[in-house]
Amino acid sequence: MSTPTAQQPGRPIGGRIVTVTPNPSLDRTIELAGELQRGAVQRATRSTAEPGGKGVNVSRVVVASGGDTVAVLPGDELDPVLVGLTTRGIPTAALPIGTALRSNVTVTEPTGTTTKLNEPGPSLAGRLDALADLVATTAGPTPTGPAARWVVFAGSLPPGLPDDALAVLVRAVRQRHGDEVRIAVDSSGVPFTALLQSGERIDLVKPNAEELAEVVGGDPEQYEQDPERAAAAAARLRERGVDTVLLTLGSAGAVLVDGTGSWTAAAPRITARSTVGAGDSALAGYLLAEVAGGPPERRLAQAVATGAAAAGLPGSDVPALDATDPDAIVVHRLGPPASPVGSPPAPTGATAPVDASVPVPHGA
Ligand SMILES: Nc1ncnc2c1ncn2[C@@H]1O[C@H](COP(=O)(O)OP(=O)(O)OP(=O)(O)O)[C@@H](O)[C@H]1O
Ligand SMILES: O=P(O)(O)OC[C@@]1(O)O[C@H](CO)[C@@H](O)[C@@H]1O
Repeated sequence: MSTPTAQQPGRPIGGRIVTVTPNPSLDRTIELAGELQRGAVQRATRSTAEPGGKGVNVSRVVVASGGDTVAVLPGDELDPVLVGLTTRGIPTAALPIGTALRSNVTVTEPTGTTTKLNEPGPSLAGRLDALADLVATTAGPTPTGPAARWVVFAGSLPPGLPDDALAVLVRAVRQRHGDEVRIAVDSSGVPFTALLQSGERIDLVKPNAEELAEVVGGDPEQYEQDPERAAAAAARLRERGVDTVLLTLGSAGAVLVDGTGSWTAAAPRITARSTVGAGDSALAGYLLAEVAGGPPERRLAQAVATGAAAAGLPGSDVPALDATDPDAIVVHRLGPPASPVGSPPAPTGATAPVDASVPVPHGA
């Protein structure tokens, strides 16, 4: 295990954000000069390799923005993912596994179309308890500071972990740290459903339209076109033990629902170069605004601005908050406060623009 280091140099932002990536990857991006043709041999004009995986990407944004983070992941010290993280100054806490991590390939075309091929990843059979212990320990107080403010579980589960692995990991953090540490989750499919069924309390989830529809039903395209409908659907997750829902809607922007209300913000028009990591960057933007004390409107604006900035970058590059423009994002309030956790959602109402330009210290 590499030693989690204290805060990186840069502007201090209060609150450590621990990320957990159970299935990290070396993200290889291959740029083509023309369209991708199935069955043909094509030459790349450029290729890059970056350490990736959803939690890793959140940590990359946090470090780039001068924040405090540790990325928890499986992987050996000399694995290219771990070496890449160390080289880039990302603090890690790694669980040795004695085998190589996966490579995920993104093919980008000049039109902006991206094709992604993700490997299953190495098996973590029999290692769940060790990973849970590492996560709970990393989230704890350090010699110089308090416990983490957030633990973020993000991305797919590798082979060999049970469907309820997320619930086991979340429970380990709750048992060790109670409510002192907030839990955020970006997951999908059976692992996400199993977590929601476990009854563990979750502070924040970040689904996209498809992931939301997997859980509460409905049509993802309609969610992207109709923020009111999207917010009503997102509020249904509050019946399942989730406090706050950050629903990202790609080029349509995002919707935020919590116990005090719901809001929507359209994404700025940009020329998308690669949307890989846009969702992770949106989540990082939200969390950085939260640890800096920003209100919900500011957190949503920062999420949308950071996601858009990531979509404008090549490959799986992620932005620093300095390179984002949250003040340009217009946030609309959607309606009355959403229902308390465990109750049916309140109906959403007419939209009204709100001022999201509440200053957030230190660039968050
Ligand atoms: N084409 C785009 N134009 C402008 N902003 C975009 C675009 N695509 C994504 N974004 C921004 O990024 C945020 C996250 O995008 P999206 O909803 O696609 O995440 P996601 O599906 O979780 O992505 P991924 O899993 O690839 O990281 C959006 O809320 C928006 O702010
Ligand atoms: O296979 P998963 O774990 O669902 O997603 C992994 C991944 O596609 O997500 C990130 C982008 O969000 C990339 O860095 C990485 O390759």
